[in-house]
Amino acid sequence: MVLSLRSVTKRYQTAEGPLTVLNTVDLDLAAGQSLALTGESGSGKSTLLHLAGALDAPDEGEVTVAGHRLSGLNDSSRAEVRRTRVGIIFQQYNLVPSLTVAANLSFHARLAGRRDVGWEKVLANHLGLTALLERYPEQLSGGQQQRVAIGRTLAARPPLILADEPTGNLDEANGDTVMTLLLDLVRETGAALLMVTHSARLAAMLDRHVVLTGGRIQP
Ligand SMILES: Nc1ncnc2c1ncn2[C@@H]1O[C@H](COP(=O)(O)OP(=O)(O)OP(=O)(O)O)[C@@H](O)[C@H]1O
Repeated sequence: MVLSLRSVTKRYQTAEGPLTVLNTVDLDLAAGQSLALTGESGSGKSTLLHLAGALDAPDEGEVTVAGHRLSGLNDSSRAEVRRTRVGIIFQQYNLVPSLTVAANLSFHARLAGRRDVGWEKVLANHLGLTALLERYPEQLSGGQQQRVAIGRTLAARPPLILADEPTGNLDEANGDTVMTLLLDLVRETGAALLMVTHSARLAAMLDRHVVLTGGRIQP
């Protein structure tokens, strides 16, 4: 399994007292599989994604990413897992504004110590970015920026890709194009994809679909 959650419980302290957002959640995601996670606003989708991406830790239970049990790692080892094993695609693209498209594309692969210029060219070509490589993010449309963000994530070949509403800022046609490109590339690399979405239509494009409700996963 590329990602396993075992009896994961996550609580937040709020003014009204402790709030249990995830309640003994179990989840498995294998290499080459894509999984859509939906649920009402506030159901804990982003919380679960943050735990899977080693950005936060559960109160109870165990998260394992690419064979690494996160609770057994110190902060720097956990950061290492995050840098080399996980790619995260956000709704807001999060490109580095001072870097060209080409430099943005290689940014994460460089950090992960896994630069592959040939693969970056393949990605740029596949994502329709070849003519845009010397531009800066502010000179791109939203759809183009998200294609750069997808390329930047895949350039490092992470075994686990997490996506939080990756097409949430795009119109439907652009969003579908970006989603198709993402799914093609995920299949090509054999990565596992966990994607949060509000759209049942987009969720249906993935291999599996689960719903988070009342702190638990429903098939
Ligand atoms: N740092 C925090 N402190 C206290 N409560 C929090 C914190 N982060 C999130 N919450 C609460 O936990 C619950 C789950 O939040 P989360 O962002 O995971 O939901 P979500 O399903 O991603 O929502 P949305 O679809 O609106 O993005 C919400 O009730 C939220 O208010």
